[in-house]
Amino acid sequence: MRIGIAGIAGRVGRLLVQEVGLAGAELSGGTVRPGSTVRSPDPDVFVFKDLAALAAQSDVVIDFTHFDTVAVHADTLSGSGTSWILGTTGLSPQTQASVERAARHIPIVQAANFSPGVALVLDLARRMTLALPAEVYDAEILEMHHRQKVDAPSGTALALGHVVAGARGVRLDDMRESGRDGHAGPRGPGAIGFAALRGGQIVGEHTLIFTSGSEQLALTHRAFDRAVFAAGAVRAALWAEGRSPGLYGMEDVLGLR
Ligand SMILES: NC(=O)C1=CN([C@@H]2O[C@H](COP(=O)(O)OP(=O)(O)OC[C@H]3O[C@@H](n4cnc5c(N)ncnc54)[C@H](OP(=O)(O)O)[C@@H]3O)[C@@H](O)[C@H]2O)C=CC1
Ligand SMILES: O=C(O)C1=N[C@H](C(=O)O)C[C@H](O)C1
Repeated sequence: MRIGIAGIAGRVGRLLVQEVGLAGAELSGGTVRPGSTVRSPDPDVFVFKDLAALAAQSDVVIDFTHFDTVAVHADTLSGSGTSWILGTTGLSPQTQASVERAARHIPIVQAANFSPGVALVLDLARRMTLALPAEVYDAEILEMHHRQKVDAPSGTALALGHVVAGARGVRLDDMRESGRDGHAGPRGPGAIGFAALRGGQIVGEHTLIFTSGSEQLALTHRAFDRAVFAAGAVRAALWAEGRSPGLYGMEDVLGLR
């Protein structure tokens, strides 16, 4: 299997080069941001002029880039028929719709977090929510990341929010309370709250907290090394080979669904 890496010079992209090698797959090359003077992290790995050129030489493209690139990548990869492993977060609803349209033509594995531990946390979050009634337990989600992160709340925090909302039978958009500041008023009944902290080189931490008048439960995941995301994405790439077009998640790759 030939794997291409969009964003090969990025924090996750560089680690993907190693993980593709460890998996024994063929690395077809990568892309960097158009106009960037940054070179490939490995002199033996070719940087193509654009995603279409990379896709033509790849069976699957793993993509950890920037939310502004995703709609164009959706068109390019659905046009070339190349499978897509999409880790980029911070997508607008319109951009997410472009991913869903592309999934009619190609297999896509999309996950806000490719760590196997987070896939399990999402499953546990659903079970916790079902056991803890919204009228009694307030749900809050806390995430902490490195100072360079450009989207908030993180994709994983939003995924946790969607799980809580889904298990409660409500829409996250109707219940979301983010970035309380100033005269914010009391929390709304059934609200799902978000807090995003940034600093230093924190790889990624997420905690879902349920608090009642008399007790508190918390479910935490901490990533210590970005290699966990890169290894999960390569695992998803190998899994995607030969799949029918569709939008899949890490729960499919791990057999949790
Ligand atoms: N799903 C998951 O498990 C994880 C998801 N992420 C997400 O992945 C994304 C990348 O994260 P991270 O690696 O930390 O970020 P980085 O900024 O380190 O890497 C992104 C790379 O993509 C490059 N880039 C930007 N636009 C393009 C383009 N059009 N074509 C090719 N390359 C491009 C950037 O170049 P330049 O610097 O020149 O702009 C940069 O080198 C983020 O959205 C992040 O939230 C991160 C970790 C885990
Ligand atoms: O930008 C990051 O670094 C990360 N982004 C993902 C997210 O937004 O959830 C996953 C991980 O937490 C690291």
